[in-house]
Amino acid sequence: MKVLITGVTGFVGSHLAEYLLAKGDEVYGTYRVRSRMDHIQPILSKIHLMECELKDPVSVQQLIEQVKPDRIYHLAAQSFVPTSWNSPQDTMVNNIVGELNLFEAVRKQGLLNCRIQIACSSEEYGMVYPEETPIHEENPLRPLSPYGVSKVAQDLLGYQYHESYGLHIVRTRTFNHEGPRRGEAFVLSNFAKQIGEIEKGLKPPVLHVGNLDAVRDFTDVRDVVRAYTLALDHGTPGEVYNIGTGTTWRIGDALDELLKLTDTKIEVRQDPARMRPSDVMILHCDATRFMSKTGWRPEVPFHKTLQDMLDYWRDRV
Ligand SMILES: C[C@H]1O[C@H](OP(=O)(O)OP(=O)(O)OC[C@H]2O[C@@H](n3cnc4c(=O)[nH]c(N)nc43)[C@H](O)[C@@H]2O)[C@@H](O)[C@@H](O)C1=O
Repeated sequence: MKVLITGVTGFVGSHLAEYLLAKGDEVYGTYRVRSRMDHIQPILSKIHLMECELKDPVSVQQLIEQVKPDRIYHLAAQSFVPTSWNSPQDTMVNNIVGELNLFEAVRKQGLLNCRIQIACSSEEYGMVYPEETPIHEENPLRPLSPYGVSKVAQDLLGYQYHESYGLHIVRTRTFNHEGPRRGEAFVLSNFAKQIGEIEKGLKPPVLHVGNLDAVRDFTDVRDVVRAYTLALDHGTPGEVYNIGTGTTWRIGDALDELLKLTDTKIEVRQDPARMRPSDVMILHCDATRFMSKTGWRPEVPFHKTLQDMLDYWRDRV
């Protein structure tokens, strides 16, 4: 099968490419001139890399015309929530216009059999009241960041292009995911990197943190990429599915688990610069719909995710 991954050079994209190669798929992936290639270095010779600027409709149309994929995993996005306050317009254009260009290109090529997964997010739920957890797909969307708003738009655009033009689009609202290669800005990867640096004496034994009271549902990235392929194997076109484990961690408690993996004595200190204008306090997933439809279950234990992330950073700092 001919598969296209937008954002193949990224955290999830690189894991997905490895998974699909192992299944025997022919993998195409988009990159931009400034993309870092280190995540996909080991598989560079096995995939077809296509330069594409998703914000440019001409670039996307040429890509789709050339590849004519059977499946598209649309992962490319500006995905860091704090950046979306700094540059909200850039987040909107990257995430919304990029997807719009992709759908238009597929539509204009008449690829009605091409199955498209779009990476939506639990951030769309935003403000969630305690009695609304665990969160199911019918929960109101009350995004609390420009990023969350951009993902609501991506999500609804997916619904609309399915309804209006019959494109085979499956929307996945994935809760937090972590694992080796996770960008250093994201919470657990950031903490793991700081521990690695402290262990090597590269920085004083003080670990800087933001809001430790937020609660998140963490899935390992390797379970997430398996979920994405199942979404296209078995998901109903036009439908939306939550993906997460159903187990939550207070960020402070997850940090304590990470700290148990080091012998170094570390002080934890709050850094006001790491606090957000508004933080989503609880994201607890109800993935019943997705599990019943696809049979997916998370397999990688949280402690393995933490250990693998810490080892990843220990090798790199
Ligand atoms: C599903 C969703 O998941 C991710 O969004 P996120 O939840 O904002 O992820 P994060 O890792 O930046 O923060 C998680 C929580 O941890 C708190 N926190 C405390 N201390 C630090 C800290 O020092 N750094 C960071 N980054 N966060 C901190 C922070 O305030 C927040 O409450 C993205 O993949 C996004 O693309 C996405 O779709």
